[in-house]
Amino acid sequence: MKIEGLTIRHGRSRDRAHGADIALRNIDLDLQPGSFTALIGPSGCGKSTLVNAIAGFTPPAQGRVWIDGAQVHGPPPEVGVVFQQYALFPWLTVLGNVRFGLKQFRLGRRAEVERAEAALAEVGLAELAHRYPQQLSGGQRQRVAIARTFATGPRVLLMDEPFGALDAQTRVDMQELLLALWRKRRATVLFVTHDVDEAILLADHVRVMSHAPGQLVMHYQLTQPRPCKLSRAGRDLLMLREDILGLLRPPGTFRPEHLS
Ligand SMILES: Nc1ncnc2c1ncn2[C@@H]1O[C@H](COP(=O)(O)OP(=O)(O)OP(=O)(O)O)[C@@H](O)[C@H]1O
Repeated sequence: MKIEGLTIRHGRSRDRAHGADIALRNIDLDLQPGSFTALIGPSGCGKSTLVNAIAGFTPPAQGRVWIDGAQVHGPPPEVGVVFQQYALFPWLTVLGNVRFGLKQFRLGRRAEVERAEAALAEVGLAELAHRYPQQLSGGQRQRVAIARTFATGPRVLLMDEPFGALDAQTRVDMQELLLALWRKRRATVLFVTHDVDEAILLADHVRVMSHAPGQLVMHYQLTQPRPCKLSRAGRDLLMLREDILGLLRPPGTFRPEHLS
């Protein structure tokens, strides 16, 4: 997945004169196949905008996005997207929701059901296939969304704060599940998070975005085996964490050392 010189503008023409409509400015990004990249940045810096551009939902004002060497002009079938809000259809069962994602492949009923059931088994939801989304917990709903996406065999998986709404323990379970699926499927993952610890625990690359309009300002490559445990990770990871937190603080923010 490759991005070159991507600029995205939102909104009203009257903002254009002073550039207030620029959400992303001149982004270059090259993700190696099978890599896991966390994207972190302050609220409103343009992370979701970047996800929407890669997914082909938002056209660029300038620049290009390529998936497997083909330029993106609309939603490519090789790209899966998982949002914080699970975006499940309430009128379809769990199985129906996963099957819906497979319709584009015209597999035939039997193959479609088998593939959807296999995906649900992978996320531990085989038993709940005939429930409706409103009969599931938040964590279970997100498992359905992940199964629906992985069932399509995406080459690139975009995840926009997928675990942001979950409680701490469910979040840890989902992180482990995601890493296990990623190892098995080897999709290229771009994972948006607000949480520095989550970025460090999951990713082998961490990209930091500046305050709006978003630009990629730092790239860290991590070599520790995942999931990293901060408690066991030692000084290097803790310093990295401090570094990233420093980049995310707006200029002039209070720091405890100001008191000393
Ligand atoms: N459809 C839209 N029309 C106009 N402006 C938009 C639109 N979508 C986003 N924006 C603006 O673009 C900027 C970037 O928004 P975006 O949602 O990409 O940020 P983000 O980094 O994902 O934020 P958060 O971390 O709070 O979710 C913001 O200033 C936002 O108000």
